[in-house]
Amino acid sequence: MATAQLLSSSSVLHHHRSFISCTTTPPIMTSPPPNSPPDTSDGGLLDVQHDMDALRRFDGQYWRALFDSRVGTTRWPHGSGVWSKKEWVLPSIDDADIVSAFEGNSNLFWAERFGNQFLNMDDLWVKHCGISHTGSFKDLGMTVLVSQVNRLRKLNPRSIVGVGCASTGDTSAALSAYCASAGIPSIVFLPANKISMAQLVQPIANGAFVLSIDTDFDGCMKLIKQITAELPIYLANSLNSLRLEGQKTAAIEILQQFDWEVPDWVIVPGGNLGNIYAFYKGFKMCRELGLVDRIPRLVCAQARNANPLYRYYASGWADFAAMKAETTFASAIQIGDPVSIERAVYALRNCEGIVEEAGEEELMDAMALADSSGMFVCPHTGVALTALMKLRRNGTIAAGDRVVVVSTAHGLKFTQAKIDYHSGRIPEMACRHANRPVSVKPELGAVMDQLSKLLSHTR
Ligand SMILES: Cc1ncc(COP(=O)(O)O)c(C=O)c1O
Ligand SMILES: N[C@@H](CCOP(=O)(O)O)C(=O)O
Repeated sequence: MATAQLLSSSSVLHHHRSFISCTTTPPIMTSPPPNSPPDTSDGGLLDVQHDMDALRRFDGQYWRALFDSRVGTTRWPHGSGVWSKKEWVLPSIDDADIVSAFEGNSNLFWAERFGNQFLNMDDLWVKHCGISHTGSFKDLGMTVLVSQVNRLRKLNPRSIVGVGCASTGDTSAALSAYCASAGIPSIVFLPANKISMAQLVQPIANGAFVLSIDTDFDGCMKLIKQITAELPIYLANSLNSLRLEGQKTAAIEILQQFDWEVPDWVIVPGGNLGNIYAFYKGFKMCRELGLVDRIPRLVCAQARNANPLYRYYASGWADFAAMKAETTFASAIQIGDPVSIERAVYALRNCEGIVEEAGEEELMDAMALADSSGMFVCPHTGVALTALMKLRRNGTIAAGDRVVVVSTAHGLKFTQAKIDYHSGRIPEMACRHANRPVSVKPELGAVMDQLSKLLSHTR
């Protein structure tokens, strides 16, 4: 019997009620040891708990072989990088209810030139989660959430009239695309003039009901929470733990892409802070189920203009204070009151994690350097690359370490930031790596002059 058939006929999958359940995440802890078990009594966010005993009936070798057997398939739904791990994500759902764009399976890029040239490293990798259906890692979680909504609406069409989110641009793009594909209404709350044009046009094109609100992301988040408490609109932000079940598969995929060898470090840009927890959860499941024997150290990287987690970390986890996030080129992480703060702290404390920050000039320079080595990354990836550069400089990350930088969105969503940088018109920024286009008359002589100048410099 094929492994997939064996699994789907096993009690592991059939008794889904005992397979996964929800508990709350641990509260912010100021003094207990980092390995304390989650406290479920604080009324915090729900978290999906898998029936690990049921999953343990199969050993690590079994799971590795099963997941590996699905790479590259077009078979529904296992062609998706998320649903190829279905047993660990949402085992109970019927394949027919799944809404998927075959997300995941994203490129783990060997950043050879960037690593060698700027960091004296030769084992640096960039996980391009932004090379995806809607251009960001949000697709990984949204396929799970929208599939579950699809299923619930089939059971009772009036239970959920639509799905809503607050967004800095990527969650809304993913939500509206997956909803449109399933014929489910979507409603998005966007902070007016704070997201890129490319991001704004995504939900518009996908037919979402778009509210542009004169506030910041945290203001939109507050409003959507109130609205979804009043109306039968399902909340799609990452405080909904289904999202994180999908997002955690990026961690599993990284291990798989390294033939189940564990990298030393994984660096993730953080805003609302669901993703850093999702990565931790994915790595931890792989260790607990015997696919690997350790987990990497995680680094969460924040923009200095929106750095509540960094400040908390710098205080030795003594004082958390939400803040008003200031404008940053890394606009998708302009978040001052992250909903998953407790989950993030829990994750970081349990993997010897680190939090770093990046100033505006640093993150833009890092983005430009990455692009100059052949990538085309978003400013959030610039934040993560800055964290890497700082940790290399201070010796925390060694030259020989294997490091994965998570690139969270496609650079094409943030072309205006790149245009501003390369035209050198950002106030108080040197734009050191700007590559300005040269205007020239349509005449052979004029073109020759320019090329002679260029060639004399390169000789
Ligand atoms: C491009 C991009 N990078 C990073 C993040 C941060 O992820 P999280 O909110 O899960 O911390 C977000 C969204 O917040 C994002 O859209
Ligand atoms: N960057 C996010 C912010 C919301 O994050 P979420 O993961 O909680 O939905 C966005 O693109 O909206």
